[in-house]
Amino acid sequence: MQQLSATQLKEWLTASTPAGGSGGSPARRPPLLLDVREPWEFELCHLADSLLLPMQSVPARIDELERDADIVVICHHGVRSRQVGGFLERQGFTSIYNLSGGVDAWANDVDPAMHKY
Ligand SMILES: O=S(=O)([O-])[S-]
Repeated sequence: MQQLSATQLKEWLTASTPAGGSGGSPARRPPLLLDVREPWEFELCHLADSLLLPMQSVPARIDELERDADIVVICHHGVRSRQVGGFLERQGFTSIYNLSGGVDAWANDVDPAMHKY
């Protein structure tokens, strides 16, 4: 599992195109932003276009995820996301990233307007 800082993720999202950079562009596809916090936490704040799949529900809903997609796992501070990322890798997922510091780091380093808790 690779660790990704909030600023690295911001750069990735800014540089990427949904089509993955057609026309010879080197831009990568945007990753799937997988938020594994609880619904009440997600309501307080989340990254745009992220998918909420609370940690406990991941095993039952794993088939909703593509095994070869770039997936950035997100939580509050980066602990739960690391656990879920390890689980996904053991299930055969090939491109898992952990957002280091979670949404808290995102609020500190990228989006000061984001609600903190
Ligand atoms: O969200 S957390 O597990 O890092 S506190």
